[in-house]
Amino acid sequence: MRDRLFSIIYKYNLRPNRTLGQNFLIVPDIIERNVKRAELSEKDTVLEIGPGLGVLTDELSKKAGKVYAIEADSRMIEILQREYSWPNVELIKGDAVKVEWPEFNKMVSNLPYQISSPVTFKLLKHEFERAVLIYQLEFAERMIAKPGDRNYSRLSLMVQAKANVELVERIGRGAFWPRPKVDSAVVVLEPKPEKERIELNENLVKALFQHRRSTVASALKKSAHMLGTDKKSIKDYLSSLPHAEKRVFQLSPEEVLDIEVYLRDNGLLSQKPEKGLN
Ligand SMILES: C[S@@+](CC[C@H](N)C(=O)[O-])C[C@H]1O[C@@H](n2cnc3c(N)ncnc32)[C@H](O)[C@@H]1O
Repeated sequence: MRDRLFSIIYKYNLRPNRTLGQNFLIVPDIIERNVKRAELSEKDTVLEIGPGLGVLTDELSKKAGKVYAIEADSRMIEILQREYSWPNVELIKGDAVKVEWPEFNKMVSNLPYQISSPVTFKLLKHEFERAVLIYQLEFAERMIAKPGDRNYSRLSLMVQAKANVELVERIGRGAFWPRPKVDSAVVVLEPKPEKERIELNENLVKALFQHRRSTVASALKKSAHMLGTDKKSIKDYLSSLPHAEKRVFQLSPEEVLDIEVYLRDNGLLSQKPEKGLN
């Protein structure tokens, strides 16, 4: 696999485009483990974001019924079309953040890190069964951070409101060519059962996390304008606001929902909960 990758690189005299996050996996074991973690069978349709030179795509195509691979770099698409003749892989040229995704039930990718956040939020809008994704380590740690942790953020809250998320492997820089400046990690995401999923109002979460170290009461006063209300109206209701004295970074998704319901019941949050995340 490694030999094939480098022979393609030399053949096409390919210079990786750093702004597109082109760091190719060169360790077959990591690819093998991730394909295994996806628990693929003929019944599965896999979405891969950023197939690059096809090292992961090739393994996915052997195990899944169908693979869709979205790639932004037309050089990669051209090379993949010349070098491989996969019967069950459909290449889609475009920006994975912008193009409409086909139906899939699993996602396996070595993500371009600059689009980790929009891709993750877009994934959580879709119905899927399992995703095995490589992220920058620091991003992966934020995804799994628990309320009260140093790096618990809007991302942690929004992801954990919808999915179970586990960091299953750390990957050093030497596993990629060219060598990136950051470490990486494999994360497995599984949507929570439907009745446990929490749809949170995106505006409220943004408003709160603008002031993540403040108390809830204080954060809401400071961000009242983001909720379409004013400081004075919010102040009048603070005495019975749930979790008012907690710090924002200590809030679980359930607690944010308590706050949301209270604000809505008192006419301080007009917007309906958003279906998806951005
Ligand atoms: C980290 S590389 C992974 C390549 C390959 N899957 C591997 O593991 O070696 C990321 C790939 O995503 C592509 N890419 C970057 N931005 C993209 C975007 N917005 N939409 C789709 N693909 C993108 C890059 O061109 C690159 O091929």
